[in-house]
Amino acid sequence: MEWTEVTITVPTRYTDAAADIAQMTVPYGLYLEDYSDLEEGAREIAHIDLIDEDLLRKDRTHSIVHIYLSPEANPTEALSFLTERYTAEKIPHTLNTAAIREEDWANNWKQYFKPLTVGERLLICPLWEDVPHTKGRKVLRIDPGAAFGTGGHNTTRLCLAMLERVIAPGCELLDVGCGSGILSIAGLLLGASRAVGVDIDPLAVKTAAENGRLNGMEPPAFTALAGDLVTQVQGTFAVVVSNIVADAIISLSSSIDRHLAHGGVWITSGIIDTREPDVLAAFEENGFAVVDRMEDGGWLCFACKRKEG
Ligand SMILES: C[S@@+](CC[C@H](N)C(=O)[O-])C[C@H]1O[C@@H](n2cnc3c(N)ncnc32)[C@H](O)[C@@H]1O
Repeated sequence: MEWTEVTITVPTRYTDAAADIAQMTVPYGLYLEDYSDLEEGAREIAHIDLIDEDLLRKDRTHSIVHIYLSPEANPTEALSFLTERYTAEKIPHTLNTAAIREEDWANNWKQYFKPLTVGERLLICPLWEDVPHTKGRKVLRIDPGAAFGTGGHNTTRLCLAMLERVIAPGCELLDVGCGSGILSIAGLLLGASRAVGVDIDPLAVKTAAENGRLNGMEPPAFTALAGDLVTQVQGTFAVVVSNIVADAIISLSSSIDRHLAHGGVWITSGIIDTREPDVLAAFEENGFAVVDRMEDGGWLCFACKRKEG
């Protein structure tokens, strides 16, 4: 079993806060390197010449939090969680993963990704697993590769559950930050007539298109586009879903309107609970009213509509 070591380097004053957040991603211990009080310790014991020269050369201004992701954790989702939390808490940080082989890093967790029921109507089944018998659930086959979107992350499941509430037969769906394509494909399975996914990561776009094909969804029913909204997406959609991060949602709230059909619903997630006031202020400022709200494990999902009049 290969584990992934993640090292998080932060200024020493953030050590405790960074460690507390890192601990949320792993059920077991973490290891801290903090040499900030080394000098004082060195002065105390220098007379017996015990301090190692290597230790004295360590950076005293930063500490390093080490955590270990088990093979069943999708590293992309864990790193995304850490980045979002540290950014929300304004903790300057650098993340690194241990130098283990890329194919292990990306693939080992797959053996633990099992079929998963979401909401009332969907079953997410990884490509490499047999589809279990399900009563009346739509089966979504997926190979996320290194893209985000297995259904394992709270924010993806929140969006899937919200899509179940919102998708009307024949509607058109725009998926901003489509990752593996999971939300677009789910939308089509739930009755949408067309889905367009867009992502700034070209690898995610390729993965989303492949996952579309796996589920028998090719252009024009499902199109995955690389880039941003302004340059890539034309037209309006009855449902727009964007599971990104709070700052991206805040920024989208001033521009998404041009892609939302009259009476359309904008579903947003990737929002940590501490950022709720900022996101709600951006909705208010840009004329959106929240019509539905869900939360799970400190993550929020909103459904919004343009305010009339
Ligand atoms: C949290 S993942 C969501 C993946 C998938 N939609 C899901 O719900 O599981 C966010 C995705 O948004 C993409 N992304 C980040 N900023 C973006 C932006 N400004 N425009 C489009 N995509 C963006 C990332 O590359 C990533 O694939």
